[in-house]
Amino acid sequence: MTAGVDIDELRARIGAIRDPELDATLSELGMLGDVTVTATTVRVGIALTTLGCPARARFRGEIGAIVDELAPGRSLIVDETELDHAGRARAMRAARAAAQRRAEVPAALLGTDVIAVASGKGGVGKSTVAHALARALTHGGNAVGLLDADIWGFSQPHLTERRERLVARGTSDRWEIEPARIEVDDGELRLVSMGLLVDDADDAIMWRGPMLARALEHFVADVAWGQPSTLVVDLPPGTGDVPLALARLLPDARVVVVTTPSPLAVEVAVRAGTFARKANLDVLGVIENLSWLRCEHGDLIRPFGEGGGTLLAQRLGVPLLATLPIGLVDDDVRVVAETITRELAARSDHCSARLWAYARLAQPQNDR
Ligand SMILES: Nc1ncnc2c1ncn2[C@@H]1O[C@H](COP(=O)(O)OP(=O)(O)OP(=O)(O)O)[C@@H](O)[C@H]1O
Repeated sequence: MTAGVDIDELRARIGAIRDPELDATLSELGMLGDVTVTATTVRVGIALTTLGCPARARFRGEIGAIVDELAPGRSLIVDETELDHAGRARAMRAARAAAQRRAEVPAALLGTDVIAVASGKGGVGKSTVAHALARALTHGGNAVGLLDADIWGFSQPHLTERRERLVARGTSDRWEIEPARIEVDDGELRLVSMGLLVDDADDAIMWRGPMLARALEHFVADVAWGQPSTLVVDLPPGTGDVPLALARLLPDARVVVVTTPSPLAVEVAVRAGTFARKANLDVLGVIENLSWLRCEHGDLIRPFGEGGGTLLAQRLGVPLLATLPIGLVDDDVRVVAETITRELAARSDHCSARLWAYARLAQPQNDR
């Protein structure tokens, strides 16, 4: 007992708070630090996965309620820090295990690089870039998944010139959607889009909030993706339920933010980047689209202004991965795909290598 408070009970109760996403307690996750009590205060240390952790306010609220009950009349001070490397790896393992328990993420996708293409607003060429990037990543004979998460603003069917309806196979308790398979040189694109499921674009426009998130869950969990080398996700523009759902389902997804050269468009693009970070997603870099074109004399013209990509990259503290021309061709994007592959390799540190190995072990033998 300290200052009339049973510290052990206080610790046990706080340690039993569950992280809803990781589906484990603060104690199990090694997130609970020191708990100290004085006559007027209770001080609790917690180590978060990141300081932008979305569950932060919820933890504070639950700790506050426990303190009010077991140490009434004292003010609560929460010292927040970030988990160390090992702690983060433990949290990520818990996230994967929780996702697998919910059977949302097929084991095959757990070892796959996921690149989500985001933008602040529509019309900047996000879908065009996502499509070109997925195509470029097939180079060398790879199978690349292309998940059109722009549920009601889908443009991938148009970009791939596919019109067929996707079919679902399986039994009443386990069915899977067959993605459209598109041959690209020596590789293959596997595309899933709402545009290949609904008869009329207006059918999907009614979808909002939880329905959008559910659609993404189906697109991740109930598609026969096989074992793609990379999954490219074309996110809807802006911030909202779909990027949040993506962060929950595929917490290792890396985000690329597409913007135009106009510095005026930067503010809204920054919001998309910071939103992704708040959802614990790693922002890999910025791609500036519609940047330039070469006139008949060989000079570069920049009809949409310049500097937007550099400014956005500075604001987000990430590299500018590419400036793509107006009328982009496969070769322009192949270079970006190589840059991204290098960035991914540079970031695949000890922690993700272990997670990858873990995911492989969790996979049934015949899927490897
Ligand atoms: N680099 C480019 N060169 C020429 N045209 C481009 C380029 N990038 C995009 N476009 C064209 O700009 C238009 C908008 O592109 P796109 O649909 O990819 O944008 P978006 O940001 O995904 O928009 P939305 O989210 O509203 O679908 C399309 O007509 C596309 O063909």
